[in-house]
Amino acid sequence: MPIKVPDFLPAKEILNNENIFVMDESTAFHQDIRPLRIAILNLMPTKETTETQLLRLIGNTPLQVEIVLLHPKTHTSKNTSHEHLESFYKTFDDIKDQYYDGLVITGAPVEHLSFEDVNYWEELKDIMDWSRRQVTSTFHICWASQAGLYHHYGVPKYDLDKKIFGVFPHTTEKQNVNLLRGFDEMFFVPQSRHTEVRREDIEQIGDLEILSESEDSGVYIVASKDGRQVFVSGHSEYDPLTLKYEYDRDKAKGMEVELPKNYFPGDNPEKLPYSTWRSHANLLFSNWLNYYVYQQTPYDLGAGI
Ligand SMILES: CC(=O)SCCNC(=O)CCNC(=O)[C@H](O)C(C)(C)COP(=O)(O)OP(=O)(O)OC[C@H]1O[C@@H](n2cnc3c(N)ncnc32)[C@H](O)[C@@H]1OP(=O)(O)O
Ligand SMILES: N[C@@H](CCO)C(=O)O
Repeated sequence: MPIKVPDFLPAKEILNNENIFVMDESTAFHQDIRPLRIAILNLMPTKETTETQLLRLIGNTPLQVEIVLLHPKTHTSKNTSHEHLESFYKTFDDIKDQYYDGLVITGAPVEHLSFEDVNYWEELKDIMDWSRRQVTSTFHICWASQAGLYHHYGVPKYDLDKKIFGVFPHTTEKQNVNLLRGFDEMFFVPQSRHTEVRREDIEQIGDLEILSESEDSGVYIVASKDGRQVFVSGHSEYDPLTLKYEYDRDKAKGMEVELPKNYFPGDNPEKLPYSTWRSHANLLFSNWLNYYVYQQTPYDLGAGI
């Protein structure tokens, strides 16, 4: 939430220079308040887990938020029951005439496929095109960040020799960026991917900025300069045990899988890991909701985007 101060208070400039959000009285007076409308396009097979993880972060705000959960209608879900989808989910067709303040598109375990071989790719392209017209800001996670960078900007994804798997130190790349407000200079984020996007490809696109990266796991946060699209390669939303679940799952399948890095105490998979990224996750989502959604979105949604 911004600090509200009199219009000409000298502290205002000092705080502004420190990237502290200060709102002058005249702006505050003209702000109308209504609940934010956020859609979550859930592409994960483990939909209930992901819903919980995202709602935990999106709920950590003084703002009222109305959520609509979406699943792709062109994909028949194996791992989520029809009843669950019927009860709690809508499809793009149900909402495409509406406007939203924010959209979150989750990761998906389809990295081994080319984008065009993902069975809901055409539908996803329509949703991403719609988001440019009818959503104030869209937050893309992991595979969705690769899909969004490819669809909107032609940035390719590359296979990695070895899965990036673990909890890695990340740093910020830019000063005075609203999405990074309050971030530590170094912070931890879970990464779990077989593919990557590359700095040199993103640097070719004038509309994009790399905001955060990691020496170990590469590009982390990319955003369009107008803040309407945010692409995040890691899984800050993961629970403390999610990487353990993925590790145990792949071992049980007989796959060769390395221990997730910087995760199990003493690298001993018998010991329970603890999270080192939760405060970062909360800050990332609350900064996005506040600065990229709430402060930008028009009161009369349909009239202004
Ligand atoms: C890079 C990232 O974004 S990371 C995020 C992805 N990570 C995760 O999803 C972690 C959780 N997932 C899992 O643990 C596993 O996918 C499981 C255990 C749920 C299922 O694994 P498996 O039995 O090996 O595969 P299964 O044949 O059920 O298909 C898995 C999923 O792949 C996706 N998928 C596979 N092929 C396609 C395709 N051609 N088009 C679209 N989606 C596909 C689907 O989402 C499918 O699950 P769903 O039908 O329930 O949506
Ligand atoms: N996080 C994913 C990577 C595969 O897309 C998993 O291991 O399930």
